[in-house]
Amino acid sequence: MKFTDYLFEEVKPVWEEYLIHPFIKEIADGTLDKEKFKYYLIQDYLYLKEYAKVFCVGVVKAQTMKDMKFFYKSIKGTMEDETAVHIKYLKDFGMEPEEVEKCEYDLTTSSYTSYMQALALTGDIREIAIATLPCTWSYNYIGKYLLENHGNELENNFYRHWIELYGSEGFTDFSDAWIEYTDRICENICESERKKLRDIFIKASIYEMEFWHMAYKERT
Ligand SMILES: Cc1ncc(CO)c(N)n1
Repeated sequence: MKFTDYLFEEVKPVWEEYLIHPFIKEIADGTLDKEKFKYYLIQDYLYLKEYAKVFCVGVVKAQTMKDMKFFYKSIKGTMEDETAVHIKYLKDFGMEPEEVEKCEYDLTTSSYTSYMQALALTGDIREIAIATLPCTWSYNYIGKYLLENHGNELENNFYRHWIELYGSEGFTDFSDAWIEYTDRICENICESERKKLRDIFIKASIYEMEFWHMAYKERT
């Protein structure tokens, strides 16, 4: 069994909960409160800024050009391709990226990104790959699910660009490359290393759930 198949089995109950989370369900049918989406986008923009730095540490810690390129591509994908959709939506909400950067980090955003950055600084490229894998993979898991189940009713859905980004071929290729890369660098690891990486994968998956809760919660 591939290491990533084992990881998927371990987190499946959590990932299935993402699909029925009210934030995701309301994105799917287009009924999500736009203020909630705006807050989520602001926090996610801040998240992606810190997330890109995690990959930067990957470049520093990688031993080969091949591995360095892998992390480099993820920096570019995050900073240019993925944030482009955020920037477009936020502009529609009347916010420029510079203004978004000045917003306060929600406690969940800080906790999740600090966790990944600390792991990146103290760990090796395997820990970096595993800590960031649920991000890419679970968003693609959600995006593909939404396209498969709601793809033909998106015409008037305000959230279609978001759904189309994460379910797209490009994002799927990016996610698949991550999965393949993780399996390559985790070949022949010992049992205690497997356990350590499994725990990181589960914790990051739970942080993803916390991020959905943060996005949906009522604010006064
Ligand atoms: C919180 C979060 N996790 C994962 C992704 C996908 O990169 C994202 N944009 N935001």
